[in-house]
Formats: sequence, structure tokens, C-alpha cells
Amino acid sequence: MTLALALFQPDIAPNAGTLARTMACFGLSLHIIEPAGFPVGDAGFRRAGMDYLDRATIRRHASFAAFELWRGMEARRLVLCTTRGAVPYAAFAFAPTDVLLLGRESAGVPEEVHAVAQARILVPMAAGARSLNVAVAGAMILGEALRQTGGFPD
Ligand SMILES: C[S@@+](CC[C@H](N)C(=O)[O-])C[C@H]1O[C@@H](n2cnc3c(N)ncnc32)[C@H](O)[C@@H]1O
Repeated sequence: MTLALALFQPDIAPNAGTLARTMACFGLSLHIIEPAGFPVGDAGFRRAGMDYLDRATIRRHASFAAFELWRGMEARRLVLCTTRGAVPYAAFAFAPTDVLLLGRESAGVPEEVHAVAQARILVPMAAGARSLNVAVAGAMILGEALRQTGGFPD
């Protein structure tokens, strides 16, 4: 089993496409928790994902409950990436089977999802900065998780 990335009800198709491409480049799977703010096959999603989408492993979950069912079966830890996180991501000890959850662009994740996560991590930012673009935050955190767990392809 390898690291996975999940998007909670993503709003912006090109961000999701960018992350689908990123995951395809590392041979990892992307999980999309519905409802997304764009249809399957959205042009912006395809433009950002380019031909990498042909080799991307993307799994859509109908709801957070359905995602949780899958996660339970795989016995993966849920690591929430959040601007309200307590642990700076580089100081966090990632496991090779973690699923890294990113919130929606407009609103992050609801309280109940915050509460379910086994860990909450953040990319520290300068005072006054609200948040990073979700694809940038995801790429930074994924890179550190891959580095720590030896997950980069040879
Ligand atoms: C544009 S941000 C969401 C901003 C939203 N207003 C909020 O309060 O969460 C979209 C997602 O990117 C991730 N993100 C953005 N900046 C981050 C940071 N500095 N540390 C960790 N995750 C971050 C989080 O998963 C966040 O839910």
C-alpha cells in the first residue's frame, strides 16, 4: 500500500486536475470525495491533468461516509492538511499508508471531518497569509511525506 491523497468536495477543476497529474507522476492514487463543484470530465480538469489522466488512478467516493468506509477497509490513517493545523508538516512523522486529506477551496472541511482526522498538519505561513492554493499545499506536503517514507520512484 502507498500514500494517497484525497480532496474533500473540490470546487475548482484545474486544481484537482493538477493534483491528478501530480499523483500520476508518482504512481499514486487520488481520491475525490463528492460532491465536487465540477462534472466528471470537466474541460479545466482535463486541461490541467493533460495526458497524465490516462495513467492516473482516480477514485471517486459518493460521500465522506463512503470514503470513510474505504479508508476503514484499508486501515489508513487520516491526515488532515489544514490552515488550522497544530503540527508543522515537516515535523510530522508520516506513515507510508497515510491518506492526506485536502479541504475544499471555498471552505476547507467541516468540523466533523476535522474531528475524525487522526492528525492535523499545516504548512507554516507568514503572519496574515490566509492559505496556499490547495494544489501547492498538497504538493508540498506530499513531497515531504514521500521523502520521509522513501516513496519516490527509483
Ligand atoms: C484554499 S484552502 C481553504 C481555505 C479555507 N478558507 C479554509 O479556511 O480552510 C484549501 C485547502 O488547501 C489546504 N491548505 C492551504 N493552505 C494550507 C496550509 N498552509 N497548510 C495546510 N494545508 C493548507 C487545506 O487542505 C485547505 O483546506
